[in-house]
Amino acid sequence: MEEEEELSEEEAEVSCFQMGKVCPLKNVAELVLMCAQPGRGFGGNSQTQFNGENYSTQENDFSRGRRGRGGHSEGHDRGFGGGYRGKNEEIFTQATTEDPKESDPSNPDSSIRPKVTYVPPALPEDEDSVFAHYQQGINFDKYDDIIVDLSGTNPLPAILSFAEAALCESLQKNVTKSGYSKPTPVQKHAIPIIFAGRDLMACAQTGSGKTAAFLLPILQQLMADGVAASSFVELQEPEAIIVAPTRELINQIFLEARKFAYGTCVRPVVVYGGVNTGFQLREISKGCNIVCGTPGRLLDVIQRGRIGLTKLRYLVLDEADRMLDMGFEPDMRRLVSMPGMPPKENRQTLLFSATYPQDIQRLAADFLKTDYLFLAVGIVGGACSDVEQTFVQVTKFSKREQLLDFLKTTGNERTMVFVETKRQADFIATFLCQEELPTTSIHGDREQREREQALADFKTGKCPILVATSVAARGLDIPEVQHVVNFDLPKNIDEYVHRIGRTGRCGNIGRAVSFYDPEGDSQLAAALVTILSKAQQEVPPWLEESAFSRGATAFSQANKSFASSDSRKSQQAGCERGQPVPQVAVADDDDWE
Ligand SMILES: Nc1ncnc2c1ncn2[C@@H]1O[C@H](COP(=O)(O)OP(=O)(O)OP(=O)(O)O)[C@@H](O)[C@H]1O
Repeated sequence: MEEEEELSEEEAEVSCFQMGKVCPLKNVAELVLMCAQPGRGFGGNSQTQFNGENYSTQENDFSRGRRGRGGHSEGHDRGFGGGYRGKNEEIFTQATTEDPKESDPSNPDSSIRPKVTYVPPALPEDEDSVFAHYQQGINFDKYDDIIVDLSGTNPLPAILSFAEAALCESLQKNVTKSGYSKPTPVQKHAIPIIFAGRDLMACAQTGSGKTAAFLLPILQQLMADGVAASSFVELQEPEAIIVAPTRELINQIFLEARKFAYGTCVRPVVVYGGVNTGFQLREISKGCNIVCGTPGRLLDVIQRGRIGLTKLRYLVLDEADRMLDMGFEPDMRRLVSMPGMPPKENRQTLLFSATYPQDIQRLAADFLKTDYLFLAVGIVGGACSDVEQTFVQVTKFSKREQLLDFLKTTGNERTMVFVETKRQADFIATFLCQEELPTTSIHGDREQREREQALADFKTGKCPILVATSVAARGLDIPEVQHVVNFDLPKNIDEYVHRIGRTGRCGNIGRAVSFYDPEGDSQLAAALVTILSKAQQEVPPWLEESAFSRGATAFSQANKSFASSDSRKSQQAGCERGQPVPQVAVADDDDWE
C-alpha cells in the first residue's frame, strides 16, 4: 500500500490528552468546515479551546519527538512510501489514506484502516470548462527580456513562436484555445530541447509556464508517433510518467494534460492519495498514455501490476528539487529502479522547478544522462519579479491583529495566508470566520474531499481567503490570487519563493506581505535580503540589520541555496570538488506529519 502516516488519530488524541488538552484533530477540521458555511460562526469559547499559539508550541516538541529524521522507514511493511518524508503531501491521518480491502494482508495495521471511498466529481467535458483560463498580465511581454542561460554540450537554439514548434493541428488548436499566443522563455527553450531527445534540468520563475513547456513537446511527439491508448487492458503501459509532490498540483497538471490532449488519441490519467484506489485503477484500465501521480500512489499502482514501464519514454519530475530532497528522494530512486523501468540512457528525464539548490542539482545528475542540458531562465531560485514583496515586523502575539487589519484593506480580493502548522491553519481560519471574513483552509489533516472543496470555494470566490500550510505552496495556479500573506515565514527560502509565487503569475502583478518576527525568523534574514536584492526590491533597513547581525557566514550560507547557474560549472571551476552531497534539510517540520 502506498501511504504511511506517523500518527494515528487515536495516538494524536492520546498525545493531546497527555498534554492536558482533548483535541481530536478531526474535530478542529470539522469546526472549520462549519465555519465555512454561511451563517455558522463560533462562540467566544472556541478561541480559548483552540488556542493556536499553545497548540503550535506543544505540537512542535511532540511532533518532533515522534517523527525525527529516522522516522522514514525504508523497506517497511507496507511496500512503498512510508515514514516521515518532510513536506510530504502523502502523509496524512489514517482516515484519509488507506483502504483495508485493498491493503497488504501481511500488514497487521491495515485491518484497522477505514476504507477510502472518496471519488472526485466527474470532470466537465464541455470545451468552455476544459479551456477555461485567466488572462496573461501586463508584464507578460517582459518575459522576453529575461536573461536565459543554457549550458551543457551541444545546446539547441530556441524557437520564437508556437508556429516554429510545428505542432500538429489539433495540438495547435488546443494551444490557441488555451489563450496562448506566444511561448514563454522556458517554453521557447525547453520545447526544442525535448524534441531533440535531450535530458533537461530547467529552472524558471514561478508562474512562467513550465507545465506547458514539458507537456506540449511530449504530447506532440506521442501524436507524431501515432500512439493511442488501448482501452480496457488490465496492464497499461504509458509512454510518459509525470510526478509532483502534492495531490492538488498533480491534479492540476493532469487537467493541463487533458486540456492540451483534448480531441486527440492521447489519454492522460491521474493517481493520487486520498481517493478511492479502485476508482483510479478503473480509470487507468480505460487507457493510459500519460500517468500523472504523486509518488506513493504511483508506486502502489505500479506494484499492483496495473502500470507497466517497458514503453516508458518520458519521466518528468515537476517541482524537481522537492522531488529529490530527503522527503521524496527514496521514492524517486525506487521508481527508477522498478522492474521494466528503462535505464536513464533509454528514457528522457525532464526536471522542472523554480528553485534548485546546488546540492539537489548534483543529486539530480544521478537521474539524468551525462549530457543533460541545464536551462536557467532568470535567476535560479529567484523570486518572481512581478510580486511586490513587503515585510512587517511583528511579535508573535500581534500577528493576528495585523492579519485582520491587512485583510480589512483587501476586501474580496483573493488572498492566501500561509501558516506553519496544520493546527495553526485551523485556528486562523476559525478566527477569521469569527471575524466574518469568508475563509476556508487547506492542509494535510483535512480529508481529500474537504481539500478539494476548499480549493473550489477559494477559486470561485465563495471563500476569498484561503489559509494554507506549505502543502499549497508549490505549483498551484489559481486565477486572480492578488495577495499572499506569510503569517508565519517558512524556515526555508525556497519555500518562501514558491509561496509568494502563488500570486503574480503569467505576467500579472501580485503582492506578498510577510510577517517577520525577529525572535523566530532571523535565520532567514540574510536569504530574504538576497532574494529582495536580486528581485531589485527595496530591502527594509531593519531586515538588513538583522541579516548583518548574524555575520557574514549567514550571507554565504544564504547564497549556497541560490545556484547562480549550472552546478557543473562550479564543479569544473574546482569549487567544492570532492565534497559529499549533503542532504537538503526540509523546512517546516511541523507542517508535514
Ligand atoms: N505561452 C503562454 N501564454 C499564455 N499563458 C500561458 C502560457 N504558458 C503558460 N501560461 C499560463 O500561465 C499560468 C502559469 O503557468 P504554469 O502553472 O505552468 O507555471 P509554472 O512555471 O509551472 O509555475 P510554478 O513554478 O508556480 O509551478 C497558467 O495559467 C498557464 O496556463
